[in-house]
Amino acid sequence: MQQPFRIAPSILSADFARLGQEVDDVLASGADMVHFDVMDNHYVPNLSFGAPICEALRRYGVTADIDVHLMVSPVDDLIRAFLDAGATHITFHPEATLHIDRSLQLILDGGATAGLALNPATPLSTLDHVLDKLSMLLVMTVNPGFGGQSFIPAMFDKLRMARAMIDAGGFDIRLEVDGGINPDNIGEIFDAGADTFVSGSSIFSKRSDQDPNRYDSIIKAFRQPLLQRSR
Ligand SMILES: O=C(CO)[C@H](O)[C@H](O)COP(=O)(O)O
Ligand SMILES: [Fe+2]
Repeated sequence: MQQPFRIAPSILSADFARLGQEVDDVLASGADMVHFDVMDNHYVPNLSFGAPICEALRRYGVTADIDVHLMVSPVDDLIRAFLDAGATHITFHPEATLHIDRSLQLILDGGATAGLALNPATPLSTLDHVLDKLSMLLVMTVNPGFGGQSFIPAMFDKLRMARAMIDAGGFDIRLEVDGGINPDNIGEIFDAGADTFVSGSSIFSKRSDQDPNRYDSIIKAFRQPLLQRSR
């Protein structure tokens, strides 16, 4: 059975100088998987990290799902690189490839699960004809490129529409939200239909160097509103 909700910390906001320990700590504190934001200073105006860091986390011993969010154009070469690097799931933006179906198939043929990410102004109709290939639909709740932005309220309606579309078609697709998610808004976002929650700055800014389980209280704060609702 699918988990009713999953929390995916974005390592974009982690301390890169001790990334392996950061990932260990956030998973030990109850996070469900690792969200991996790849930015190329072309599709988005920022630069982050690539497949060698994913491969290094696997070599370090991370066994949790690695949820790769590609904000790059073109996508196919990096899809291949992340398949080789041990990605569990790969999501890309439909504007970033000329051949959406072919890029999705490349992911599936490589043994990972596939997702599409829709920017705030990209319509749900972009997904027509490829829904059967998706395990995840990522609704961007900020414009991509940076952590620490505010959730765009117009995305509530989009999430309700996305949930209705997934349920009406009987698809086994998780509905992920990314950008500006925090313990104060996560309950309402769940109510709108999301089941997978990415958060970077609101989690990693809460580290405490004194506490050995330093993300326990913030992960608990994210989970609490969801536990109340999914009982
Ligand atoms: O894809 C992203 C940005 O393009 C990040 O995953 C997202 O912004 C998470 O960061 P925060 O929780 O700080 O908003
Ligand atoms: Fe992301």
